[in-house]
Amino acid sequence: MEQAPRKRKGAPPACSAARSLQDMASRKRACRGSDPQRSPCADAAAGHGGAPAVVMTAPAASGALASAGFLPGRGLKRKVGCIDSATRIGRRKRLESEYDLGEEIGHGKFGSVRVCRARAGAPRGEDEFACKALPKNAGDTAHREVEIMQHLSGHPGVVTLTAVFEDADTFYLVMELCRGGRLLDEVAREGRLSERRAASVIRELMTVLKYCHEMGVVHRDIKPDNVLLTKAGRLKLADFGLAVRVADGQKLTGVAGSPAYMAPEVLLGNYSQEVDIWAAGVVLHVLLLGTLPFRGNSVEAIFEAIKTVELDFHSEQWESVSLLARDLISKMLNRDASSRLAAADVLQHPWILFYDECPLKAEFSNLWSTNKAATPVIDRERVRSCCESSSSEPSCDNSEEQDECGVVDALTAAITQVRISEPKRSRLCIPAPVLLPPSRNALRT
Ligand SMILES: Nc1ncnc2c1ncn2[C@@H]1O[C@H](COP(=O)(O)OP(=O)(O)OP(=O)(O)O)[C@@H](O)[C@H]1O
Repeated sequence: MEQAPRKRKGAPPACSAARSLQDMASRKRACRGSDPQRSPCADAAAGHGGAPAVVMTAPAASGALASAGFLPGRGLKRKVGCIDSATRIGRRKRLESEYDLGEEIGHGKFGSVRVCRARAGAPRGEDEFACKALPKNAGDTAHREVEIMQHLSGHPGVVTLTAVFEDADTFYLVMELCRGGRLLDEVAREGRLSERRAASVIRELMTVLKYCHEMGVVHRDIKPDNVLLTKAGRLKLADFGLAVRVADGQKLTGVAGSPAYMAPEVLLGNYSQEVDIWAAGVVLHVLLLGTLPFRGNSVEAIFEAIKTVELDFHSEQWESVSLLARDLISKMLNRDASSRLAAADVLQHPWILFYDECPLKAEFSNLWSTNKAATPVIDRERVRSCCESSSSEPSCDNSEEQDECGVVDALTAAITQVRISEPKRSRLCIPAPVLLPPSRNALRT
């Protein structure tokens, strides 16, 4: 369970599951004129599944956005943590008058997701959207999800929330439609992804997680099911139903997430944003090997594996995976949360830089993929001529200082930094679907 609620003098009452949009709108008005960084809804975000709330704060949105390189624009004014006018709210009747609800495109623990098409003449009626129905009796999930999606809106890696409607039993979240499906579907289709594709996915995931963490949000349910893709293949983080806002240094205590992706410290009930990096490390393992690193035929067995299994990076299954990728996974799946890489560190890891830096990475990639464990032979003249011919690439400016677009640096750093520890104990677990006891409603499968 989360920490016990702390009472704030003069604070609005905590959000309740039965709260309507009108209640939330009046709370939003109450927010205006008060400290814009405080959020009554954020109080509810600390708990889940009806758990007691904790007072939560978040860093100044505009500052974090500015530091993330976003210009002030649409949606910034609503970063006060309450439903704001930029996200339209209304009754279900209005939903039906503005949108045609179409086919179901997804189904989650709490409800279904359908395509909805704006009717002619409706505001923003030029496009299709996804409409997620969330029952009001699902605890504070809907309020938390709406509040956090608004708090994060404006980042290209976060699904944009357009409108929220309600009837007596259900909230309807109208959001940006991700036509490329889920990352999970891509993995199911491909089996394993190429290192290039996996690096691109992890880079985009880390960019959005870095933003979430700067905004004081821990997602807590990072997994391939919750990573959606646009038609163009860009990544969008979705499903903020378990996300919470934390202040600097604040620890969470409630066990929440999907068992196979949970960090060991979640099981100990003392954790923060580092859990998202662990989960992303599990995702990277799945992308490169097509299997989960910590498996078992029951939730307890999975938890035991998370606490004890040492990955054997020298075993046969890793042979086709580069040393750099193994190095990154080992640092993301570090059981010591305080030494685990942060999102910004992952973005600077040589494996990510290698696939990100400049067009000639393709040359090295081909060369390297023939023998992943070998030190790449670098033809410096070839690198230079490649850089000179790619004038459209801003990171290749031909200067001596920028020598070889940083790729040689990245590789050199990579080669010297790789430290794969000797194989330790490993345990074989049988992968099996996991059924959770109904009482553990904060867990996801
Ligand atoms: N914006 C969207 N665009 C396209 N498809 C979506 C969108 N949002 C959700 N989906 C689809 O609906 C499914 C369920 O959505 P979501 O994960 O948000 O619901 P949930 O009830 O919170 O699910 P879970 O039980 O996985 O936590 C997703 O896996 C995805 O396939």
